[in-house]
Amino acid sequence: MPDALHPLLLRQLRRLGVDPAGPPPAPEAWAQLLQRVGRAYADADADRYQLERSQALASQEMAELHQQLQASQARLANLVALSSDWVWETDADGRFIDISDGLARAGVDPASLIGQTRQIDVLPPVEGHDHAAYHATLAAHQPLRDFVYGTRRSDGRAIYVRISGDPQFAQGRFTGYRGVASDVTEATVAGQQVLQLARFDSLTGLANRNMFQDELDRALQRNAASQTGFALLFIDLDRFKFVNDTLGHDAGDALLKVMAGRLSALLRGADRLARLGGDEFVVLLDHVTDPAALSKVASRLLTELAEPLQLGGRMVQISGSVGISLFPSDGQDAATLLKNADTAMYLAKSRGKNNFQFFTPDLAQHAARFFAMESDLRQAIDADQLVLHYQPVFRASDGQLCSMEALVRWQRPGHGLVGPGEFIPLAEESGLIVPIGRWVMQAACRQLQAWRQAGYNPPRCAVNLSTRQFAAGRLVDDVREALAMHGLEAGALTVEITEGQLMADPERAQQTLQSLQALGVQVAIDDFGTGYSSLSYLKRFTANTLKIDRSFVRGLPHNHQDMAITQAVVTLAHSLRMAVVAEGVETPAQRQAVQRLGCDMVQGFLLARPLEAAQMAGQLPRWLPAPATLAAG
Ligand SMILES: Nc1nc2c(ncn2[C@@H]2O[C@H](COP(=O)(O)O[C@H]3[C@@H](O)[C@H](n4cnc5c(=O)[nH]c(N)nc54)O[C@@H]3COP(=O)(O)O)[C@@H](O)[C@H]2O)c(=O)[nH]1
Repeated sequence: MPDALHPLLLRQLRRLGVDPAGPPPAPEAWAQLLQRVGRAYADADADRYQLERSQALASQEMAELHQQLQASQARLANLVALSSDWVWETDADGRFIDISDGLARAGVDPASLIGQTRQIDVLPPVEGHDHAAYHATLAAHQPLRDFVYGTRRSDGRAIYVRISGDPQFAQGRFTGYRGVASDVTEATVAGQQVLQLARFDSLTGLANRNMFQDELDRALQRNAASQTGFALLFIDLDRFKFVNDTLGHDAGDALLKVMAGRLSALLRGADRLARLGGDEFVVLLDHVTDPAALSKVASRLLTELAEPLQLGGRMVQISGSVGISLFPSDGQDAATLLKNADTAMYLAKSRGKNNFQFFTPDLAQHAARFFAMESDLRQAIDADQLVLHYQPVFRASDGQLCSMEALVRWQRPGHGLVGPGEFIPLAEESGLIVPIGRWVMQAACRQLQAWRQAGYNPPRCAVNLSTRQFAAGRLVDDVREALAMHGLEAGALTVEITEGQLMADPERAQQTLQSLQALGVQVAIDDFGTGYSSLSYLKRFTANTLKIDRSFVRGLPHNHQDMAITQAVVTLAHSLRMAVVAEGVETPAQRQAVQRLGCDMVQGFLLARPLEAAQMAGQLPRWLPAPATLAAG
């Protein structure tokens, strides 16, 4: 019987001293027992109430959580639907089985890709995103993170996509990938443009200096390891600065593009071509060190560059100068190889341009001399080191002095008197010819006036011009200023320009010469017959005088061709109302020949060499009638 009772009731009965198997308790014990049983019921009620209450609360919380979960799922679905990103899922074979609508916002219909595999090889790999590594990750069922690739939309437009995904498994079996993707076309294209700018020349599209430097470093490593060699060809366009100055920067840019195209077209796939800046290009020819082969390549490059081209409606002809250095003989590192190719290129320039030169060790000394000369020449005007010599020009018929040509020389400290042939090409290349030409003009006008004041009246003085002076744009003002400053009329001055220089930019030359002629200045075309000018240009230039180049005069009177050419030039010049000077007359036979052929004036060593101003002053009484006094300015 006690076993059937609840343990709590048994405990209370024991506390009250009641034996459950014995007789009924005393009335007080019975009353106490009832009280305790009543409290136990009340406690049980309270516990049940608490339990029910907490159950109610728990289920309410559960309902709320469920609601929140639903709302959150709805928000996520809504965000995925709104997002430009999309989620995707593939099967074990990489075929899309689900793609969210976000892809449609990137311009691709998600439905069109279902059942298809991802096409990542349509466009070249994006920098830093290796396609082989992508395929390896998938094959190993590894997580995929931020892989970017390019492909094409159905309309052909490129799209770049960034994807991340995780492999999916069911009961340990690989079932495919699930992941997210976004359209990163704008950022990728912008990034590629930045890379392009960092490595390629924006004007020509060729590799730039940075990229070439990398190529060169790689070539050095490769060739050092394989004990083979390579060549660097440093190419500089001749007179590029002149084109820029005369025809403007747009024409200069157009010229660089054409030249870049010509060079690219000539080279093979393995050759590396870059634009280092300005008009400087460089070619790396891997595994080529044979001088004969290199000479062939350099000649072909020069021939291509020298092809005439149309610039701003004008025909222009530009040549190039090429310097060649070889690895390993001319340098073991990139800087030395480039410097030596550059030095060789300068030698090519100083040897008359439009040619190529190989680097040799004594070239470094030559280059040092060249740079020292340029640096000294910059000081020459201020240091008063330039002097003019004057060569008379005589009337052929009676030997009367009718003009004199001012020829510049440089009294270079430590080097004696340097002739113009040595420094005028350098002055033209560096642009120093502009201040030098201005100085020559001033000095010639000053001297002419000084002779006049001394009582002599040499008819006129001629100065040589370079077209670089045309380009500087101040030439006509400079001439006007020099004449005014020394009180000379414009007819006292003749400007001489070589036929070759005229042909470099005929239009600009024509304008400038016409402006000078409008002032009253005389114009002479120098070295005529050597510059391949067409007869129509000759008509347009309307020069006052043609000076027949001494290379034709040299052959007179025995060389029939020279006789014929001289005769033809005289006839042509006279029919265009131009006077003719025969240059470089050295023998009496030549003098007689040019006179017979109708040349109006003669100039040459036979009659007089170029003279210092003081020597000229000493001769003027002989060459000009009735002098008063003599003075050399
Ligand atoms: N832009 C400028 N060019 C100039 C200037 N001064 C001179 N020059 C050009 O330099 C070239 C060489 O000049 P130079 O050494 O003075 O030679 C001149 C004469 O000495 C030479 N000549 C004259 N007669 C004879 C001769 O009978 N035989 C012979 N072998 N040489 C002779 O010819 C030069 C003058 O030639 P040219 O100018 O063609 O009339 C020369 O091209 C000068 O033009 C300058 O200030 N600016």
